Amino acid sequence: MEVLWLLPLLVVPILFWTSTTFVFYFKKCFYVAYMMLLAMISIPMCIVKSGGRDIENMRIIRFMVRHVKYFLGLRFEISGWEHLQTGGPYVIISNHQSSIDVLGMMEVLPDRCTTIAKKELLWAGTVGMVCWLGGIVFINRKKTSDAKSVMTDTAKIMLHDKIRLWVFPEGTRNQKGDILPFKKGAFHLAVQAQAPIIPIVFSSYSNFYLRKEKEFKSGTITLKILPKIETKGLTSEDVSSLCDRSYDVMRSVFLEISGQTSQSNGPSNH
Ligand SMILES: CCCCCCCCCCCCCC(=O)SCCNC(=O)CCNC(=O)[C@H](O)C(C)(C)COP(=O)(O)OP(=O)(O)OC[C@H]1O[C@@H](n2cnc3c(N)ncnc32)[C@H](O)[C@@H]1OP(=O)(O)O
Ligand SMILES: CCCCCCCC/C=C\CCCCCCCC(=O)OC[C@@H](O)COP(=O)(O)O
Repeated sequence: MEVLWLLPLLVVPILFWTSTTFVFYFKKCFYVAYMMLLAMISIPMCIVKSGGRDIENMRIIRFMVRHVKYFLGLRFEISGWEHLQTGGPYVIISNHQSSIDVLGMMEVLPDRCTTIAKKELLWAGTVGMVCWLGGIVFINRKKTSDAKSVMTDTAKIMLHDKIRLWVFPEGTRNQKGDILPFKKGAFHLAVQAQAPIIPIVFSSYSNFYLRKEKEFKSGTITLKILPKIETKGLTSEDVSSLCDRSYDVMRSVFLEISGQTSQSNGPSNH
């Protein structure tokens, strides 16, 4: 009789085995809940180590997040490490498909590097709090002038405090199998700080993560770190061409590592 109590315990493995939709929701809920938990553990660690908001806390966050990929069945294949072996400040730009990008980001995140995020993330419970402790710069995307001035201030801080910044120049997540046209903030920032840009491309998640079809399988993500693009001597006049150049390089690499042809009709940046 007592063994009947075990039956509900079998439901989860059976659903795992039979329903891809169940796996999808299970993995997504697990991801959010587990990141919340990791953030909760990280908060006191950050406070003890640095006493408050400090970019050095990104080391703790990076360390805490690195194993999450195993639970989700994800693998990273990373190339181009040599391009990150550069001293001083720089701006990393990468494409943005999902919140899972955080896992790839933490695989390669250099020391003294933080990121720019939408201010709504600040309200994401413990995750928001740990982002604040890690020195993440929050911008209000609905108020462009505010966002621009925050980014201009950030360029100064970058030079003064010798920090690196990771920006998602698409400005939003996108899973259209292509890269959205870039916004200009990251490029203004790099030119204002006269710091090089290092592009990093994530391959398409469409072979394992399908939002519409509700599938979240195991998979491998290719991360390609590209050679730096210098901005020394450039002015705000050059921002548009710098932005277009970066977009073209990243889009062709994205299509190449995602197994698509470069002739596909994606959004144009022009
Ligand atoms: C343990 C638990 C751990 C948890 C993990 C934590 C990790 C968390 C990771 C979190 C990851 C979270 C990830 C996230 O949250 S991603 C979302 C947030 N990030 C971004 O949005 C970044 C990218 N956005 C931009 O760059 C935009 O440009 C902004 C927002 C700044 C403006 O937007 P807008 O839509 O308006 O764009 P526009 O580019 O067409 O610009 C319009 C005009 O302004 C000019 N302009 C632009 N900028 C500057 C400037 N600085 N100085 C002078 N001028 C400037 C520009 O040239 C243009 O003029 P013109 O050229 O047409 O004449
Ligand atoms: C109690 C509050 C509950 C809030 C729940 C949200 C918590 C999120 C928790 C765990 C996920 C961990 C990774 C967090 C960082 C990912 C941030 C992210 O990817 O933001 C999206 C933003 O780039 C673009 O947003 P839009 O596509 O423009 O929108």
